[in-house]
Amino acid sequence: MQPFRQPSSFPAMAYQTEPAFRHDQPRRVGILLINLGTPEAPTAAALRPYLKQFLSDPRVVEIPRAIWWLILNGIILNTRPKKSAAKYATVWTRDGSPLAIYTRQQAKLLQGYLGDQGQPVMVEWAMRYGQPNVADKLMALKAAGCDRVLVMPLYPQYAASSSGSAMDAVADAIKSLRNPPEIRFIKHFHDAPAYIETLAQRVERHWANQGRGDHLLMSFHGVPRFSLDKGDPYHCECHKTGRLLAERLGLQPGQYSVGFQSRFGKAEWLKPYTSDLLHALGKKQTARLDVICPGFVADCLETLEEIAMEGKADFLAAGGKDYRYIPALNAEPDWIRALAQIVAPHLSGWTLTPEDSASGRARLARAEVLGAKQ
Ligand SMILES: C=CC1=C(C)c2cc3[nH]c(cc4nc(cc5[nH]c(cc1n2)c(C)c5CCC(=O)O)C(CCC(=O)O)=C4C)c(C)c3C=C
Ligand SMILES: [Fe+2]
Ligand SMILES: [Fe+2]
Repeated sequence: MQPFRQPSSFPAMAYQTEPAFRHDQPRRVGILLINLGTPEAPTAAALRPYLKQFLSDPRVVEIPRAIWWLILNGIILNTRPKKSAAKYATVWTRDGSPLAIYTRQQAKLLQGYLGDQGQPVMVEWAMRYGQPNVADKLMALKAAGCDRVLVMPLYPQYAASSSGSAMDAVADAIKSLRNPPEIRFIKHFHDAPAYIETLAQRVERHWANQGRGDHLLMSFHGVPRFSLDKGDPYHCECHKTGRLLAERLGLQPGQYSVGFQSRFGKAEWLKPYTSDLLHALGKKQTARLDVICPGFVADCLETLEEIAMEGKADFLAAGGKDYRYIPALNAEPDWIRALAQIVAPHLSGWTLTPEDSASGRARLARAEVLGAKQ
């Protein structure tokens, strides 16, 4: 008999031994929150492997591989790590990178909140690039008995380069599993009422504390312009978030703007660029400018350094007076409650039976004892 030959497209390391779902273990539902990733330290040595993995992702840089390999390894990885490390150093905390800190807290608090609501799910978090990685966390969920996993990329607006790539990481991880969990994805939540409401309340709280600004700038991470022409919904989703937030706050056109930040490389990116808007608003001598980054649910390099620090300097240099950055949703209780509301419909049909949790099993056992007595 001919031995079975794998088609050449099969991954070389496919089908290792993996933890089995055990019959004496409760079947559980897992939630995997995925954010972008961050270096291990604010140093050039730590930035290099992080940027290499990130910028080698064909979802992120869509240039023919051979050409890009030369540019990345010949130029970018020799210059950018040092410059980026200096920027990371300005936002780094004693506990590490803000993005990792907030993402970890969001997962922990969401698990606690859902548990209190009688939804005994296991919540884990992973990073698309760097650590903790998606494959390890999926395996951990499986080992804990999660035969159903809801994956939530922590980007409200879908972009192929962010959420699409997080989906790729999950697909790659389950490629090598013999018996993968059932998987669902939250593609986006750019118009989820709970998300819009939380953003609006943050702006209102900021206005209550510091007075209403003269203009609200909503700055989203940019992507190359060609991705819009090729069908990426990101641009439209950012504008929908912007419109819904403005409507909820009662802002008229002219009282707010939507811009795109963090341009990378020489190509045209989505416009208007946040840097141009800041310059124009500064030149108009806007007295009080409020700035929010609705596309980031956790503060990170792009909000804390590029917007809160660099953006402020640019606005003031152009003639603006008062620049007020409104922090991201981070790990505050209102956002955790909103996250629970956003995930809830996606858990539909995945019955969280009492067997799903230890306390549920105890309740069931008590009910059986009481039932037997009646
Ligand atoms: C909001 C979602 C994001 C999209 C879409 C996105 C697209 C995108 N990003 C780059 C290049 C870089 N981004 C970097 C940092 C960074 N990007 C996001 C989110 C999105 N990126 C976040 C949350 C962060 C911060 C990470 C942190 O550790 O705090 C960086 C690294 C920093 C630097 O060297 O400047 C790069 C590079 C591209 C090319 C792209 C779409 C094509
Ligand atoms: Fe980015
Ligand atoms: Fe940036």
